[in-house]
Amino acid sequence: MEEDDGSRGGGPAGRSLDSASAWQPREGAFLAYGGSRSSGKTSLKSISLRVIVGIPMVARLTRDIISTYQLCNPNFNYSDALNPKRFLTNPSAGVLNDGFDNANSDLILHANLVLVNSESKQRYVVKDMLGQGTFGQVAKCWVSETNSFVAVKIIKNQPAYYQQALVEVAILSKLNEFDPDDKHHIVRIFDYFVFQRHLCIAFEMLGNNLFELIKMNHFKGLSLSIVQMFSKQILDALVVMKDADIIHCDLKPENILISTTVKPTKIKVIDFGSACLEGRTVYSYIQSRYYRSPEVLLGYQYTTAIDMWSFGCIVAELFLGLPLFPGASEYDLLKRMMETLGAQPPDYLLRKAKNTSKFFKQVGSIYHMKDDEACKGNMSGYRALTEEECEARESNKPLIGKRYFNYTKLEDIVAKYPYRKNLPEDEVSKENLTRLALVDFLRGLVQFDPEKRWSPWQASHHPFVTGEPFLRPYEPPPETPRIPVMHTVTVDHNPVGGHWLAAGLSPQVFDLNRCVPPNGPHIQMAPFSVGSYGSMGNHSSYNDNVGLGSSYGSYGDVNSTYACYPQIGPGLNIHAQVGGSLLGASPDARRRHPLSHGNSFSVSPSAGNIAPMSLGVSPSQFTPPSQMQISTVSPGKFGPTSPARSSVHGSPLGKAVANCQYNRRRSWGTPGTSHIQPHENASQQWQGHHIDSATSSYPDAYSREHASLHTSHSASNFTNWRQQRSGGTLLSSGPIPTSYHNFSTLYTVVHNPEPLWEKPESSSSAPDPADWDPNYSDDLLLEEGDSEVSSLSSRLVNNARINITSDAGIGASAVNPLSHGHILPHRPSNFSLSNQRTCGRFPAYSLSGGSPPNSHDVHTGHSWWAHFPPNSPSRFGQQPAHRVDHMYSTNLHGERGPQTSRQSHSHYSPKDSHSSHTSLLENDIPWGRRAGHPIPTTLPSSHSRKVFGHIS
Ligand SMILES: Nc1ncnc2c1ncn2[C@@H]1O[C@H](COP(=O)(O)OP(=O)(O)OP(=O)(O)O)[C@@H](O)[C@H]1O
Repeated sequence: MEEDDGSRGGGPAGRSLDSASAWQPREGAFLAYGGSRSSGKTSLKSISLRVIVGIPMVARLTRDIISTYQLCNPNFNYSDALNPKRFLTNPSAGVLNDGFDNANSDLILHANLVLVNSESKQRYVVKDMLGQGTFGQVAKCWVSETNSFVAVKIIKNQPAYYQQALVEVAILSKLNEFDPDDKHHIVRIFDYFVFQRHLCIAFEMLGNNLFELIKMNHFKGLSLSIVQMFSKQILDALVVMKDADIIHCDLKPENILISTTVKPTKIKVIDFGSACLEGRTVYSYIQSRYYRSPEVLLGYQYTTAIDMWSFGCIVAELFLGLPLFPGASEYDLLKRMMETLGAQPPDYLLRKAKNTSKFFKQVGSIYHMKDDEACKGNMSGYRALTEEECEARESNKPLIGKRYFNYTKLEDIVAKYPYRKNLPEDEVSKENLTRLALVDFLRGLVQFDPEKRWSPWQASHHPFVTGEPFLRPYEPPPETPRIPVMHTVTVDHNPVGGHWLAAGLSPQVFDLNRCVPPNGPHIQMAPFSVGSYGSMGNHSSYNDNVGLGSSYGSYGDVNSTYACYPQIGPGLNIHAQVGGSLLGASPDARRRHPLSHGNSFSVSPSAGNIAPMSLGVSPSQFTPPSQMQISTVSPGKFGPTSPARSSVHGSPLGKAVANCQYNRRRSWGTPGTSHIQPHENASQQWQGHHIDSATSSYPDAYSREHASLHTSHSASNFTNWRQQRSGGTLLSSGPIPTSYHNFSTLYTVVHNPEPLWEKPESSSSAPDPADWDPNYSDDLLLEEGDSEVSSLSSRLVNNARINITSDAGIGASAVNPLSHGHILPHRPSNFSLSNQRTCGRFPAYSLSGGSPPNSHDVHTGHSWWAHFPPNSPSRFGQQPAHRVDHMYSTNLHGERGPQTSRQSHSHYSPKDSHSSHTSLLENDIPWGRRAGHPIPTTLPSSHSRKVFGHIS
């Protein structure tokens, strides 16, 4: 290196600025970065700086460690098989199915286990556990062909679950058909197959659910714009479901997942494991309790309207951060509904419902009553039982949950919900108007009378959803008849089959294991064949000519053209029918006829073919008792997500098993007291069981499951409730106050809100003030409009970055060759009509075997499930389960995704929430609300969800 003699102006003294700037490194020595030696001069413009990120030492030392070892010792031979297994399933002792299954009939999963679709040869490499539910486990799996993850649900090796899971496959396939472009917020199904005698269903990979989102927001409501956005998307899914005549039956925040791979943020409805066809309802015990509709609670025939009720509850919960009707028992649930809505179920419904006498007393003439009046309780022939009457009737004190809102009426609850801190004046009046719209919206959804409850399409035109100014109470446009469906869900000639037969579903679901490929930049599903359902022989329904006993199908008629496809699934035939004459019939139109009171199914399109709604609890509510040994062997298993799931009707076995239920919702998050699922009927059975103290996912004041083993009737809580409730011990004593559903009253309420959120209950379980006090503020939190992206947001974004990027298909070699067809609902939506289909023919399905198929016999047509009647004992019980959040995890290349931070924050502390980050969804809408409410910067740990108690 030559020394600088100062002659070029580089000397320390006497240099002019000009000469300094003219300095150039000499050839052969230094060269400005990006400079060109040939030119001799480097223009600043030509310099493009590059940041070189060093590879961490640990990565450098370990990345090629095998080759490094081999360099050191050429005889070194690495074998995967020698690695210790990282088990994901708990318990991991193989005691069933030749050691492949644990005592709960769950396939024992470990990291890097490869699930193989034996037909398509598609491989799914298990990487992590996403969650566990009633039906089995959901694993995060890697698909190397597409360089992407999928979620694979591995169903328990039990016939009842297998059957019901096939229903889920069938229903979801149908819905995906209805939504070929993946625009309607319903999870995509990619594949299904049997592996080691377990039915496996591959879904698109999604992220956190809405409950988790609310929890991350410390159970504070989300901003109205987010509530609006999510409402719109859920409604979109509900419109499709209604058009497909599908009732989800378990709509709740946990079953709505955020898709992290797309922008703007999208949510998707999952878990069609309890779904059924309208008019083919089978189970009377459905829906998670907080979201359970009055007609289901009362044992009345139900329709897609029950999902609208649940939807209303979800919308309210998104706004409030807490469930609208957190009933600790069905009695409590009904009581809350009636108080909040200021009404009661209409008399026509009470007259016919199976369970009316459990909750109501006849006090006058129940006929010739104008139902409008009766609904308001003014002239009803029924009066709700008092708590004492209920206790006398049931020989059990009904469980009564705590109050979380200091107001009773819906209008008050919404109007007086605390405002976001520092909300400018003009924003307050804007928000007031939106709240008015919200109340009006909710009123149309949580409407006692299912006939008057708005349909998804009607609701989707409400100003709250459309964003139009809300000027007056919304009058929904009448539903228009739809152009008929052209295919249906139907069933092969197997009258002794499981409940799907009664549900109008075919075990012969179509060829999903054709591995329909994702076809978008993110995973999207190619349209499925229209031929997913159909019938063989005279089994079509919506056909007045078909008798009750012989009809399992729908939308068909005697003139239907039958088209059958080759059998290709796991023992599943596919039958499709193209209904010639059915094109002239609109099931929807028929469905929309006013239901005759008390006999609503009489107007069903398949009048006469409706299976009675009598089978009790769906498999999703119960766990087969056999081999399950739930109570003690499975500390790692947890109770169901929803309170409803532990509420076991109709089966002593179910009740017994219910003792082992834990609330998954309470199983992760902030420390608290463990709560076992309450049970409406079996609450006493909780007594005497031990439960560990563990974590709770709700603030104490919002005990989603109030009835823990040892705290369900804690003196403080009980007294507290007694102090708070209005009207003494009557569920509804005396005439029910007139509904608030009056625009001017509502307007007054909304525009004269009390200053702040009322003081929380003074119980030992009072929440952290940060949870409730709108003025509680960490200034760094939840400032809407802040430019910083929240931890959640950045995770969403990060996740999007590291996640599925390929648009190649999964198992593209096995693309479903069948053509598509969709119904054309008469809607201003994006439906398209196509009636093309190609079809093959199935061989008839044989009845043989008595156990679930294995991967070898699955295509040979052993319909072993036919031996399990709908009420198979295997349904009486419920598998305790838990869910694990694995939204953020490492990717396959060892890059640490957001999971790193999640893990590192596994011990969730409220302090974590004192972050300076703003919470934004990907589309830059702040998802949090009310600045005073701290948001955890981390996702709650999956660990804290897991360990929360056991029964000794
Ligand atoms: N597509 C998906 N992407 C990511 N996670 C998923 C997906 N599907 C399911 N999960 C996770 O697995 C859990 C269980 O899934 P799912 O609700 O379908 O099972 P289930 O057995 O029907 O549950 P439940 O007991 O509520 O009926 C979900 O809560 C969710 O955490």
